[in-house]
Amino acid sequence: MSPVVGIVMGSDSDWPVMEAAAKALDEFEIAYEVDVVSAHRMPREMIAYGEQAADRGLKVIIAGAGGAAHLPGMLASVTPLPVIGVPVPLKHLDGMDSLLSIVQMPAGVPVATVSVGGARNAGLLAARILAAHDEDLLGRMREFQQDLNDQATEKGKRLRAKVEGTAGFGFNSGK
Ligand SMILES: Nc1c(C(=O)O)ncn1[C@@H]1O[C@H](COP(=O)(O)O)[C@@H](O)[C@H]1O
Repeated sequence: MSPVVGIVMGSDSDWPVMEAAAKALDEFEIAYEVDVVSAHRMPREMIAYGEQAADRGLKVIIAGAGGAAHLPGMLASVTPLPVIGVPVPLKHLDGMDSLLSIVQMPAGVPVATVSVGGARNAGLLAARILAAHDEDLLGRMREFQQDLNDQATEKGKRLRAKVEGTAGFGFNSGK
């Protein structure tokens, strides 16, 4: 299967965070590619990646970077594809620098920014974007959401069982 999602990051040091996006796509059997593409360190290659992504068959780009994270926004400036930005937390500033670099895009150049370190949600958001035009994937996303619902309900049951005597006020109580 040729990749439909491009997962790129400013450095291989981002992989421990970005791997969660790949795992989420694996769960939905969505084909992806991974690469290091840095706006700062390899600007020409970064522009080429963004310019060619749609013609190569990619549908969504997930871009993660730490610190002064210009990669997601720069990619969004040269591709018509949706770009999801993942702020990668580094040693200093806890990812706030990266978050603010990615989230405050000027009007006209959107980047869908997830939480600091939120690569799993980036993968799931990519899956939802693809599911909008794929009935089978849409069905699997609904099942995934039902699983989440069931797990949360279970957690409530377990908590109520543990905290005896306070089980009466939760909206799940009585189930
Ligand atoms: N923010 C960017 C960009 C960019 O935005 O183009 N390129 C690399 N980086 C970030 O630099 C951090 C340190 O990289 P190294 O670990 O290679 O020194 C990484 O988090 C990377 O995403």
